[in-house]
Amino acid sequence: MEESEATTKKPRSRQCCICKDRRAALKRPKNLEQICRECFYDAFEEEIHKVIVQNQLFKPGERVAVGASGGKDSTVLAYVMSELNRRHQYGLELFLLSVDEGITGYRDDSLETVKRNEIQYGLPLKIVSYKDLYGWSMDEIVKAIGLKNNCTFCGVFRRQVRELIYFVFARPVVSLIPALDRGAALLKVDKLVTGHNADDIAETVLLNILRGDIARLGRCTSITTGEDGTIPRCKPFNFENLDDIDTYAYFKKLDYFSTECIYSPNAYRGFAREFIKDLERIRPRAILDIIKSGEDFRISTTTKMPEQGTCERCGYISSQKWCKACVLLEGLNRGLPKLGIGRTRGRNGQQRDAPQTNGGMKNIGSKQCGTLDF
Ligand SMILES: Nc1ncnc2c1ncn2[C@@H]1O[C@H](COP(=O)(O)OP(=O)(O)OP(=O)(O)O)[C@@H](O)[C@H]1O
Repeated sequence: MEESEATTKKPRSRQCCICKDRRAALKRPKNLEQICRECFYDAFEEEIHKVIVQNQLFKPGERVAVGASGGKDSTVLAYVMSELNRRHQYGLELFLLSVDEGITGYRDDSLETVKRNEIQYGLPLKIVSYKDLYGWSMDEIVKAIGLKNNCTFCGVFRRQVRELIYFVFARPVVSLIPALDRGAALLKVDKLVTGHNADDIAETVLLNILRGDIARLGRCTSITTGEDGTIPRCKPFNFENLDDIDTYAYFKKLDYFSTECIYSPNAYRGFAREFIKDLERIRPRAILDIIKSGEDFRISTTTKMPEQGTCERCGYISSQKWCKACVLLEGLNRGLPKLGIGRTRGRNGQQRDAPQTNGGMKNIGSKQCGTLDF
């Protein structure tokens, strides 16, 4: 072979395997395809469009809030959702919704990013704060309870905030209880989308197995959850790897905030994350395979699941007399911040009898840093 031929052949092996024309700019972790930027944008956006269409996530005319933390995933989500909405004429009215947990040096900075995103993407932004809703910011809660268990408060309160999305675009939220009392009649937002990605979901499958939490294992892989009377939440990035989202944000030069929460060392989830990343290095499909395993688990019909009712105090769904948020709030307001902290689920997700507290409240199972529970 002539030398000049050999040198011209070498770069050809790094050609994009899709367009066979441009130079490959990355290797996708999930299939090891070497592709160029343009084909990557197309492939990534098309995969999300497919998830939206195949799972019928939205209907024309719906009002959809993007849970915007200012982090990479939700920033990419807001950007891609507005692009796809325009390109494929979904007919959605999109909003950004941010929850200000009141964490100085973390959320205040990330909210500044979301405020810029509001202008960059032309999406109206609504910020709701724990302080306004519950009377407590996370800074104050950490002062009262310390660093241990603070994620339980944050996860539970954030989940409850989800229900308020019904109302936040209608009027300022003054308190939790009247807001919930007004019920679905005032529904203003039809769906909430979050930036949970395939890595998050694989981690959660693994954590639910490790904790023996069958109830959550059964629902953590669903692309849409919460149709049981609560606002439906959708996860269009269910099958998108974190690395692809990172690359997309980087190539598109999106404006996001990338600091970890200062109160959330999140050690247990962190180990699961590392473990999954190690597996992915050996077997690129590992993350998608774990999700598939989670989807395919069948729960025996003889397994007793928690019965779903409503909280006597605020009306939020609860398998106990009072929902977790009301128990935690009561503890905070009575100067007993540890009330409601602790795990009381038995094996197979069955409820064990928990110690009675004043007002007939019972402990219910807690969950650290429930990113899937937003
Ligand atoms: N404070 C918040 N306000 C609004 N949405 C939030 C907030 N925190 C989390 N979410 C939503 O839940 C998803 C997963 O939460 P997670 O804790 O993994 O977010 P993050 O790592 O802070 O940011 P991101 O996922 O955007 O990179 C986010 O992608 C976002 O859609």
